[in-house]
Amino acid sequence: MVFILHREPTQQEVISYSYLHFTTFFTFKVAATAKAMKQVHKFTESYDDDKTKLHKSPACKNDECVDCSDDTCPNFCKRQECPPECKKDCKNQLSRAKPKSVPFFIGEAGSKGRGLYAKTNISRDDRILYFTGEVISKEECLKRMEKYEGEGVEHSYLFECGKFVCDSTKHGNAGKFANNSCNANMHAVQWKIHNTNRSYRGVVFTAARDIKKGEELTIRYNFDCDPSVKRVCLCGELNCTGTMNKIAQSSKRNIKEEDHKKNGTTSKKRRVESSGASGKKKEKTSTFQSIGAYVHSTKVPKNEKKKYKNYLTNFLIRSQCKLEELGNPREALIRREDLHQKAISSEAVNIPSVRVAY
Ligand SMILES: C[S@@+](CC[C@H](N)C(=O)[O-])C[C@H]1O[C@@H](n2cnc3c(N)ncnc32)[C@H](O)[C@@H]1O
Repeated sequence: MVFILHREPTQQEVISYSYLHFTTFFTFKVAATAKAMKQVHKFTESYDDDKTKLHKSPACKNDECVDCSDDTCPNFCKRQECPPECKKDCKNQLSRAKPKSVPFFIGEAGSKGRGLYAKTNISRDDRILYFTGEVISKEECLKRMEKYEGEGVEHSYLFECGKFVCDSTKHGNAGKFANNSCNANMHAVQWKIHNTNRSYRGVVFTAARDIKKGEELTIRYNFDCDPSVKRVCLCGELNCTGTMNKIAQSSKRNIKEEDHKKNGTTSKKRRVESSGASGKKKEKTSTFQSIGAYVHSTKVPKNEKKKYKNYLTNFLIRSQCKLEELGNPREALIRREDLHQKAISSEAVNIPSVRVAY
């Protein structure tokens, strides 16, 4: 079963630009702030269609740029990582982030399986993690979907990324644990990772709003699939539509109208509420827009569940070892558990029944 994830365009105060190269699946829009408008022509570059090319970005030489974390940095502006030899304070080094500095951890998310949680407070537009996986073609993706169905892989880890699909099922990082929410606090943004080989090009998850320590980190999958196949959403948000499927614009409007009727708000009242005296919006939306994913639907046969769980645990330990460049998986596991326990036990974190994943 094929699901195509589409990101619904969010309301942007600023001008947005479409990547023509992505129109096969969706229109990928990148918002540019007024300040960055001068550089908007740079967005016309595609997300490196030649997947065999290694991507190398130049170091940021803009004197106005302080730490490469906003559009004053030409690399940030082009949604690409700076090289290691960039400025001393460069913050556009996501793929080289030290495991201890990452602002998230993996925990149990009830019936959804595992999930990602914020380890610290995170500000809007902060880049949280980069999602990696094997970059595969659409055709290969379809083959793998069948394969994974056969293997009984319960969850789907195939993320559509422009012309390609990023498959994190067997080779990926913590990004694969981001669950769906109808009130998602992250966007998935394409980001070129400097000097990586084609198998590990990334998508970056950025904060769509300010996020509090302990909150689950989620994205909106918006599966575009046969409407008769309902993918039940268990996000538990007040505005939960009950499904992870893409919702048609018309039915979305109806749902919103129903919500507002319940709350006793009229459309005029809502306009006034959402506007300041000058008619300007009170709250700024994120400067990023999300991209989408392919997902497959599978159910793990009961006798396979244990096998899959073992596989997943081993995978996590292995990848963690790789990250920390440790030779000893046991040591990595202990370290990680310790780190998570500390994050959970510290004040202000209240995640019900969270068990540390690894
Ligand atoms: C990319 S994985 C997310 C990580 C997954 N929870 C795990 O434990 O590996 C996507 C899968 O998680 C599950 N999932 C994510 N969000 C969900 C939600 N809101 N409700 C129900 N299931 C969800 C679905 O099985 C989906 O195919």
